[in-house]
Amino acid sequence: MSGKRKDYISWDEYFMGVAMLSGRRSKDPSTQVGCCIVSPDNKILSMGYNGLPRGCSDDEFPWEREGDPLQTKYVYTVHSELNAILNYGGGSLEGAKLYVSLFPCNECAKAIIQSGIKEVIYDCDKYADTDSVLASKHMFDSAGVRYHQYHRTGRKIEIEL
Ligand SMILES: Nc1ccn([C@H]2C[C@H](O)[C@@H](COP(=O)(O)O)O2)c(=O)n1
Ligand SMILES: [Zn+2]
Repeated sequence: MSGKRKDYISWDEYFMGVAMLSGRRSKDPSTQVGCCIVSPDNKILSMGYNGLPRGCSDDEFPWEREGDPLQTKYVYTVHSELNAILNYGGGSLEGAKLYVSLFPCNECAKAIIQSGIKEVIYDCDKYADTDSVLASKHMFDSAGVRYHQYHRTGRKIEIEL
């Protein structure tokens, strides 16, 4: 035998990879977000992506970004982070880590803090200048939730489905 494999993926690649794969389930035409919640000892606890609440049809509700607010996706969509928190059926998320492909908005930040998650690892921060994300960072700083950007490794993984 020649010893163990050397090119296995790291924990961060694994969990961010799972978050990104979850985002591929999103029907949002402009921004697909995925999330993966992990225990302190690196067990996957939950996953989520941005989509409509259960029972609300992807084909009947709007996906527009602009116009009459009631005809936009913003008032209906459940964000990936909230979905992942709500999807968790196991009790407490105290001390967990949350991997997400886009920095959390202020509403998700509140849910992250209240659920006991202590670390956020994000990929993209394209809305960094918005009041929502500035408020998230303010709340995370006050509440002691650490956050840092995922370091992309450039590794590409092809999966035949
Ligand atoms: N951290 C986030 C931020 C946004 N989302 C969702 C909400 C929308 O479905 C979409 C953003 O749409 P855009 O304004 O970029 O067209 O992403 C999320 O799930 N988590
Ligand atoms: Zn959100």
